[in-house]
Amino acid sequence: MFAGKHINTSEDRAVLHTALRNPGVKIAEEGVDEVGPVLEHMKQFATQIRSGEWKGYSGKRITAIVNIGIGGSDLGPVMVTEALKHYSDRTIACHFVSNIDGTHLAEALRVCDPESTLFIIASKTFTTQETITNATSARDWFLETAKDKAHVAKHFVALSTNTKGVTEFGIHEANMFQFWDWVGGRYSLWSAIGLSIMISLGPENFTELLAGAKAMDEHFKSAPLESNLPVLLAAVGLWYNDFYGAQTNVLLPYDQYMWKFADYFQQGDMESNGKFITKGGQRVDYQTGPIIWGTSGTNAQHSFYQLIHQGTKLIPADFLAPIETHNPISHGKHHEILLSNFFAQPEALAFGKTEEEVRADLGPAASKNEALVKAKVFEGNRPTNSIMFQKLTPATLGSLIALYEHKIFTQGVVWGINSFDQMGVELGKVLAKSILAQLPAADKVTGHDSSTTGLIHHYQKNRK
Ligand SMILES: O=P(O)(O)OC[C@H]1O[C@@](O)(CO)[C@@H](O)[C@@H]1O
Repeated sequence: MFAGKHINTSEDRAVLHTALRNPGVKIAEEGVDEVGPVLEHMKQFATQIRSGEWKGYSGKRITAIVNIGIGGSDLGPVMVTEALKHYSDRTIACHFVSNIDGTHLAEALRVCDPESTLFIIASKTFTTQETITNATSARDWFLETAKDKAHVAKHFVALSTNTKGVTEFGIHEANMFQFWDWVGGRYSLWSAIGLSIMISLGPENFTELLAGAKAMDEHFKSAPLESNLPVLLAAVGLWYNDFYGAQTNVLLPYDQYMWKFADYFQQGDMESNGKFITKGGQRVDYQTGPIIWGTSGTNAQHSFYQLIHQGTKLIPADFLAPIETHNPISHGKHHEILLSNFFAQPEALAFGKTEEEVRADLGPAASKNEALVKAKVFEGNRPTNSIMFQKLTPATLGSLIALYEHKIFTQGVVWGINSFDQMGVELGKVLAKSILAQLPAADKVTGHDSSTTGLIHHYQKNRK
């Protein structure tokens, strides 16, 4: 992977998100020598926006950015700007619009001023229906006030590999920040896709984020297997997924800033390893990618921990926590309570509570209610990983993200699958496009099963 071999075999592409955090690396792949210059262009632009040097068409400084993108063109910027909010000087409001549901764009535009808003159109292919539709509607909204199309140049920039698509949309090439086909969408926050991160947090913090990921890259390349963190995480995950039948893996960051971490790796892991065909074209006869889910602790404890502790499913859990908080309010009392739970939950999951211990707790009442005794037993033996880090800094977050990226890669190699294409997202898109064309009239609805046809007819009969 690091050397630029085309390990994404189905698309005949290299997989070089590692090169994005190693500008200057010499690899014979088109675009790798552009990583540094694009980073510089991003830094220059972000500095112009943050300093107020870049003005809108009426002379106002930019006070809000709207990143329009979906999947890997959205989830990384959202997760990182949330996780590193402590490092933002809050002078620029950041909005992220991804869903084609008009509500998403409408709610963002409701709080934006066209004279002081920058739209960042983030799309690797610049063909994604949601993003192009949202971008077009945003431009129409902007021109209702700005009137003159010449003003678009001051309020719209593009992040993409598709220069033709960008210029056809009406964004000048000078306002485009390029990346390349060897950057997977779900691995792209380190690239131009990270522009909103850089504007929100500043170039220095973005550089630190890259440095943290690079440190994990070096570790992954050089550490012996038995002390190689991504390999250990991958091996433990394989053990429970393939030998103990665990279907999911829950990510539980005990840090509220990381509340979008699991969301991010839903795409990162499940779009990479949710596959049933090997690189050689054989159907696997073993489990591959797990279902990834989770949210921040301690909230998770008041939501789904009942099932994790006493359900019938085996759910390996990753607990993550900082030793130091950015917000030691009430003399650090909150953080100590948070960490006491971070320590206690894995202990409870591992060792549970025996029937004898329950009887001892209940005393004489136990003999009167056998069902209650049984209901209070915790079988334990439920596996967890606990990952502690000093503080949630840009470098640490970069390392954590790279840790999981390389875990995903390692598991994909063991399963013999291609972790870097995403054929599975195509069929739904094609069917949706054909249905879209049939929505205007009931007699146009053809070629579907009875359920789909019935649903569409119900909509057509009842829409206003
Ligand atoms: O960045 P873009 O090309 O608009 O793709 C957006 C997302 O769509 C996909 O589902 C691929 O179609 C994800 O892999 C990707 O991150």
